[in-house]
Formats: sequence, C-alpha cells, structure tokens
Amino acid sequence: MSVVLHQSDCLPPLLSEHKVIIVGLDNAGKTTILYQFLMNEVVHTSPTIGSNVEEIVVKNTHFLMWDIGGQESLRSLWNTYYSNTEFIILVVDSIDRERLSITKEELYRMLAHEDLRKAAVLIFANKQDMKGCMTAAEISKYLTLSSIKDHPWHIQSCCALTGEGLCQGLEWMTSRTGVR
Ligand SMILES: Nc1nc2c(ncn2[C@@H]2O[C@H](COP(=O)(O)OP(=O)(O)OP(=O)(O)O)[C@@H](O)[C@H]2O)c(=O)[nH]1
Ligand SMILES: [Mg+2]
Repeated sequence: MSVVLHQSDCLPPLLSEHKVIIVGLDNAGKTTILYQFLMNEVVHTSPTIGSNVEEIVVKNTHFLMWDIGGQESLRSLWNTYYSNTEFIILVVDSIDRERLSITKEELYRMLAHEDLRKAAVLIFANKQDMKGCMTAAEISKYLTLSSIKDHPWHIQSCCALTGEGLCQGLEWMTSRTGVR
C-alpha cells in the first residue's frame, strides 16, 4: 500500500482566527473602537447599517471582528452573526444612564443564546472622557456581572477617542485564546 503525501500535509497549520462580535446600543462607540484597533486613529462614523468586518492581529493572534449596527431595528439581526463566535465585545456608552437597562436586557439575552454558549465577554465602559460618566465599577454592579458564572467576562474602562484602555481589553482577549 502506498501513501501519497501532498505538500500541504507538511506545512504548519494555518494560524487560527478567532471570531469576535462587537455589539452594544447605537452610539456606544463600536465602530470608533474597531477602527482605533485597526488604524490607531479616530475615524468619522455614521450609524452602522448592517456590519463592518476587519481582521485585527495582536501578537500573532488573529481576530476577525464583526462590528454590528446597534440601532433598535437592527438588534433582532444580531443573532445572525452568533455562530462560531468566541468573543463578544459589548460596548457601553458610560454617559447613557437611561439606556443601561436596555443594554442589560440585550446582554442576558445573548448569554442565554445557544450559539454563544462558549463565548467570553469583554465589556468596554466607553466614553470615560465624558464628565459625569458612570465608572466601570458602577456599570459592573448595574449589569450584575458578578452573577455571570457560565461565561468568562472582563470589564474595561476606555475612551475610543484617545484609545485609552483598548489595548488592555485586547490583551485580556489574547490571554483567553490559549484557554479554550
Ligand atoms: N466623547 C466620546 N465620544 C465617543 C467615544 N467613542 C465614540 N464616540 C463618539 O460617539 C459617536 C458614535 O460612535 P460610533 O462608533 O459611530 O457608534 P456605534 O456604536 O458604532 O453606533 P451604531 O453604528 O449606530 O450602532 C461618534 O460621534 C463618536 O465619535 C468616546 O470614547 N468618547
Ligand atoms: Mg457603528
């Protein structure tokens, strides 16, 4: 019996890519964060209809990031992006106290979804430059993050305009890629 070896059998496996969805209410700063990750600069954004997708590489770790529109009429479409998601980035507008309850509802709806069973959650408490904004600790308490036992989670305060805090969030994600 002969065994045929193809050249591709001898090559190292392709670097694996980790699927990420960036979700949160409209105006939270999702698209601004995505392009800060990609280009280290603030881009002019308009409300996202549908999604943007970019590959972000951090220390040899490849993330395929889907930034999904957060307007109310678009939120029912979020679940079409869930399959094979390893990381959820939930972006919170830390000045938007009135709508934090809606963010909470959306968070727990996602966590209950079968396709996100294995996903880890990074919460960005964005817009920390705004006077009177909620701290990450306040947001964590309101969202009762400590009650989440079936998904790894981490909350990070940030400002997408300056980029402050974004690297720390990515580092947490990178550290989790070896865990699964
Ligand atoms: N002050 C301040 N403004 C921010 C920050 N991040 C984003 N913004 C602004 O918030 C507005 C909305 O940002 P986007 O990134 O378009 O928001 P989005 O979450 O993608 O919104 P949708 O696409 O509608 O879901 C823009 O005017 C941004 O410049 C921040 O950290 N601080
Ligand atoms: Mg957007």
